[in-house]
Amino acid sequence: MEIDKAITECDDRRLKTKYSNAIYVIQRTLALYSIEEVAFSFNGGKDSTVLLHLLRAGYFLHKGEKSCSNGDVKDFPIRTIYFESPSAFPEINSFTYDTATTYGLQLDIIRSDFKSGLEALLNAKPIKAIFLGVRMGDPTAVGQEQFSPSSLGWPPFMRVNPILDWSYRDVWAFLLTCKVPYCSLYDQGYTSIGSIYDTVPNALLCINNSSGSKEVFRPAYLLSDGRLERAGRVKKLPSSVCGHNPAVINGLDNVDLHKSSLLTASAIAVGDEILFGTVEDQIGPSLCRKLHSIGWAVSQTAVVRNDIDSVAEEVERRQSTDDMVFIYGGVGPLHSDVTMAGVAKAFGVRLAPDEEFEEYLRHLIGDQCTGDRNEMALLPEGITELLHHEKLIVPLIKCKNVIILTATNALELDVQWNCLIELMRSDDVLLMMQSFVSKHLTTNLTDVEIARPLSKLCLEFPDLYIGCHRKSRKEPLILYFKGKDQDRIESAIEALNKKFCPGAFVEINSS
Ligand SMILES: Cc1cc2nc3c(=O)[nH]c(=O)nc-3n(C[C@H](O)[C@H](O)[C@H](O)COP(=O)(O)O)c2cc1C
Ligand SMILES: Nc1ncnc2c1ncn2[C@@H]1O[C@H](COP(=O)(O)OP(=O)(O)OP(=O)(O)O)[C@@H](O)[C@H]1O
Ligand SMILES: [Mg+2]
Repeated sequence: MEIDKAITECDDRRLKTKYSNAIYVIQRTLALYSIEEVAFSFNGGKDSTVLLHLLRAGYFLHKGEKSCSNGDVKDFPIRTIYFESPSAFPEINSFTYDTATTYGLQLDIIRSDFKSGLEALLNAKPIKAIFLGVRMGDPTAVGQEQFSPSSLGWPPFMRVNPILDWSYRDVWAFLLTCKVPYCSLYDQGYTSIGSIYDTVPNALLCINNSSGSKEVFRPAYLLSDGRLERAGRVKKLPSSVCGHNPAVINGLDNVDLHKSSLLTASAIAVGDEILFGTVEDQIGPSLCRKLHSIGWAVSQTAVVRNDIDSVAEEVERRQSTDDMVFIYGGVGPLHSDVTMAGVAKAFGVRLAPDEEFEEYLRHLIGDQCTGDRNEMALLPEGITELLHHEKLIVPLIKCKNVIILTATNALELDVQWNCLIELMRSDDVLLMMQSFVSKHLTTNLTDVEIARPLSKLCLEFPDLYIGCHRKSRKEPLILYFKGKDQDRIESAIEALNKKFCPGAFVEINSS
């Protein structure tokens, strides 16, 4: 069998391991289910192309036909499903059809959406397990294992993900080692392919040509940093959300972008030492100012103990309420460094070794780790994205909408924040929102005098933050009006002035 032969004969040890693990998953599946009970979800993408050849090899080995050196190229009895969409690239469609002909795939073409298409298919056929080319790092891989039952609300079947732990590099090592055909778009700089509306060639593969003629891109397998595989995926936002600073956003799964133009973040500090009062949290206040400066509202800052459950509880609560959560402290190899485990627990996933992160740590600390694994390279499985920047020795870690900062003081935070802001443009990490505008007033009136009219004003202007504070009991009150619309602030101040004698409030600088 040519695939098995190519891998057996190559000297890429890592690829061999990935291959044999994937083949093991396939063989387990073929042992558990009959051939009529399994299906393969194929869409002409690189990951499903890898899976096709693994399935061909796995099926061949399952049949025990090792004596026959090549097998029949068209011997592939696993039902193959392709959800064809009008927004698919024509190159993807033609590759899918050509591949079906070359390898004798029994292609079921489904033209409805995934869910109802699967419902109809499962009603008509005895399918119990479906092979998918999902890989860790894909947004849809979150929480999945090699065998994962379909989600609630989906028809019941087993999702089988033999290449869940494959990296971008592994995918290309396999396709090139086995010399199998893949969709031509990958040779034109596309690194991950969605629809014609959301996919462009990956700018990181662009060859600068001075002549000003059409841009030229290098092939996908030359992308050196696989974490940037999805850099060619574009998400367009409604302009109302973007204010004056439109930006793309990716990974903010639970943001209802149509809801409002306000995104909220929270900050969680992990550290008994802060709760003892022996160390002062510098990062929280600085983070609040930074978030505020890019138009985000901070809904809460919290300090929790170095305890997995305390971290997990807080992260679980905040990640479901806020658009982004920042957590810092408790990151490292010590017994008290529980942040990573807490984040994993909050999302119901386990900690698993991350080879790419391990590689960074090896550069940093050499082989000083205890045992044969670097415990610091254990990251929440299936939900972790490494945010790489050339100015960072170790990438930032993002688990769904939680960013784990390794900064231990305000200066280190400055560096990490500036990198995040730069990544914002290229890697869709944070959304730059319309900035806040604010006005501050001072008054010699007492709290009691202004309390009622001010609460009425808050009801009249629910879109503004209207607040008061004072520097000391003896000093005059300071009122602030904060929002995204200057005119609304002016109107609120005018309405306030009308409720009192002229000159009762005086505008001051915000500092
Ligand atoms: C065969 C198959 C099974 C799927 N099963 C599930 C599922 O159980 N739960 C789920 O949330 N999504 C499921 N999906 C949908 C995918 O997770 C994902 O939403 C889909 O691939 C859309 O990707 P796109 O938005 O990038 O096109 C399934 C998709 C396919 C093709
Ligand atoms: N339209 C579809 N029809 C059938 N299966 C699909 C479809 N879209 C996605 N899938 C399944 O989901 C898997 C993951 O899709 P994904 O887009 O991440 O990978 P890919 O298309 O194989 O490669 P790439 O990341 O380069 O686009 C596919 O490998 C395939 O198994
Ligand atoms: Mg794809």
